[in-house]
Amino acid sequence: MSDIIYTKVDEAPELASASFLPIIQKFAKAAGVSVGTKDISLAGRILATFPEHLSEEQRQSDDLAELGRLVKTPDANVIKLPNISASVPQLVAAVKELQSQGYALPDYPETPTTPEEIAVRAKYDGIKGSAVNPVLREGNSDRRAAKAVKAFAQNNPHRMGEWTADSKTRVSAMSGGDFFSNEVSTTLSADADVKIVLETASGDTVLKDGLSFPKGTVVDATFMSARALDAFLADEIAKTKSEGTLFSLHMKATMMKVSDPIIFGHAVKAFLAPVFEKHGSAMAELGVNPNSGLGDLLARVKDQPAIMADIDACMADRPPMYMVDSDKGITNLHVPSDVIIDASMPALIRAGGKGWGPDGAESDANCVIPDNSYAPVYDETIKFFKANGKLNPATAGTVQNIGLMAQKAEEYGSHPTTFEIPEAGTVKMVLADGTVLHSHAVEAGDIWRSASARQSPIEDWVNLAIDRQKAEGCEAIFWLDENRAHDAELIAYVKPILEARGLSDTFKIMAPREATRASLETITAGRNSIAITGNVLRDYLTDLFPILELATSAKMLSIVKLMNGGGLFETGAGGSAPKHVQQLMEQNHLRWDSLGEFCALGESLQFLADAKGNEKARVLGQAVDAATQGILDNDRSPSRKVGEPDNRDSHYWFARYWAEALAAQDADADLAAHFAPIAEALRENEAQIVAEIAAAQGSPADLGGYFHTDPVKTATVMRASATLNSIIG
Ligand SMILES: NC(=O)C1=CN([C@@H]2O[C@H](COP(=O)(O)OP(=O)(O)OC[C@H]3O[C@@H](n4cnc5c(N)ncnc54)[C@H](OP(=O)(O)O)[C@@H]3O)[C@@H](O)[C@H]2O)C=CC1
Ligand SMILES: O=C(O)CCC(=O)C(=O)O
Ligand SMILES: [Mg+2]
Repeated sequence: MSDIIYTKVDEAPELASASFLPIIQKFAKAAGVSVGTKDISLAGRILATFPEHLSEEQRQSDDLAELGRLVKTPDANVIKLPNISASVPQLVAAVKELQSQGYALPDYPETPTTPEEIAVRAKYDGIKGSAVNPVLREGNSDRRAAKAVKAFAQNNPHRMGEWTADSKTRVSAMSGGDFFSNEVSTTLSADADVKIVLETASGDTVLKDGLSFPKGTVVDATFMSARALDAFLADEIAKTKSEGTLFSLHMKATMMKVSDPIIFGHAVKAFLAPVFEKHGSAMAELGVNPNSGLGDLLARVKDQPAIMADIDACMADRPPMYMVDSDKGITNLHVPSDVIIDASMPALIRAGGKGWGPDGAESDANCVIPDNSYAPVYDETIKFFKANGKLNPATAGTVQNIGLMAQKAEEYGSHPTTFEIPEAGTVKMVLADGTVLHSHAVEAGDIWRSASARQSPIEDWVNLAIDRQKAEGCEAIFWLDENRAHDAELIAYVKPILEARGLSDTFKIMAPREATRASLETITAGRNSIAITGNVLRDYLTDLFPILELATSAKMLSIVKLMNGGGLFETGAGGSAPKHVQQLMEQNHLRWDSLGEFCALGESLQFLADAKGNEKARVLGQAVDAATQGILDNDRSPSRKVGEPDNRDSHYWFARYWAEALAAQDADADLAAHFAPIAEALRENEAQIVAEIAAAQGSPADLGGYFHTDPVKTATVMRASATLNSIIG
């Protein structure tokens, strides 16, 4: 096993790796540190799932399973880049691409009927959505801006859109019938085996059997009423039109891979309600599944003039939609994974509450977030900026996050226990001795789910928060609502631990809306705060605050202290930036910023030094921190525009600053001697290297694929400087 595992992923971060990883491996090797790779890309995971359909040479090992085992050991030292959490349209596209490359994979069965199709579908469903992060995140989350990164943002404030008091932008959420209002929760007083049963007039169905939870687990159950959701959506579509704003829907269809595509599908149906009323059965025959989005729907009905005419008429009567790409006519409702709430809401807020309309112009928007559990965070943020004007990144303090995440905590672990209810009845969670833990009366179409959080991750999370507060000495708030069932159970854990440690006055406990306001007031005054949150708010806040404070969440330090002693170092808090790939393919310019990778590499080497007493790793790691500082001080991050320095240039500069720092240090004379000529060569050849990279830009780039790129073609594009390559080797 290598000392450090660097993950192979998808899209922009994987392109960046084609340039950056050879540099890391070359430098690490000189210090005797090995850096291996494991493939967790969407294409790699598909290939690993269907060995029986592939030739011997085409088969691929199940690297995700292997990493899943590794992260439960103290030896884990993994640098994890963002990977695709695939929606159905993405999964189908990846399968098609692999088939076209000669991999005889089965098609994704949209409506499986035979036992074979059902089995294939179950395998694909295991790959779908957020299938990687929950497996690797065997620890809680510590995300923050490194001090140097925050200082850089304050000294080089990014542009922020203006917020005015008369902005019509607002958040709309359900006032009842949603997951928030139907939630019940309890903490188990003993180990328990649990099953989930749907009792109906026509008999009982076991929805899930064989669940087992240790004593102390907080077990929630809740549901969203389909009827209430539909009424809410119809109402908000009408209100959006009368308010003259853009209709926008913000979901997390990737991590909430069962519930949120269904809610998204309700929105597609609500938006095209007259069309579904008139042509519903014809469209079903054409294979239309609203959960896959408007893009898939349009592709299936494009040759049906009567349906197309009614769609056009309906759209003309609807409010304009918030667009993903107005030039190409891609709407908010085209693909369930195009608009992902953690990134989409902050981008809109950073822009002063504006989204892009179908006319390509910016407009105010109605931000529809059906469930009211976390919508108040965005609602309060928007109200705060309307009242106080935009945040000033030059003077704003920072909000760090400690997030409860380990062992599939809370909603993000709920896919296996989420069900679209087929028939009206009662859903019960029943213990082995017959005790009914939770019970809900439901109607057909309701979305019922159970989520859970285990005792040891909860206690680990509270302790992590205590350590972090001690290190920072700043305000620290548990974002928990005593009036919400689940949160009340967590508070029952938090309070006694704080009391026992004599820290009750150091920490506050506030509901999300109040915590949002308090945190915004704190950072506006230039002070810092630690948000100690559950798993969903961990995700939302670690995009929201960085995007406001630093312009992007790509630069975040993102550490997962694994509960069994290993380290998982995530790179930034954002995703795989599909738009960046598009730009590279069209213009051969990659605007991806690898600062997240730089920060994670420094932490990973530091961890190797501490955990294994590897002093050469410490020297390498300290030099990484110096190189990262060099990138910031000298403004070497990629530009957004073709013709200007891009990701590849930033890697050249990183290598140069890294080599210079290694040559200059005196803790390890061998390393200094080794890197002195490398630093010299990188310095001497600067003009040549920069010119070679610049010469590559401007025309389309061929990667030989999208989900499964050709490594040789990708290396040709991403390692554009022959001079740099000869120095790196
Ligand atoms: N940890 C993980 O594994 C995560 C994976 N994902 C996955 O990523 C994909 C895209 O998700 P999406 O919600 O669009 O989020 P992204 O974070 O990929 O994209 C949002 C925007 O953020 C900016 N951005 C993000 N990272 C960088 C970077 N390193 N350098 C420069 N800019 C950056 C880009 O803005 P601009 O285009 O303006 O330059 C980008 O378009 C999905 O498949 C999703 O499932 C999402 C989040 C986390
Ligand atoms: O796993 C995913 O799909 C996304 C993860 C994410 O957005 C995050 O952890 O911030
Ligand atoms: Mg996120």
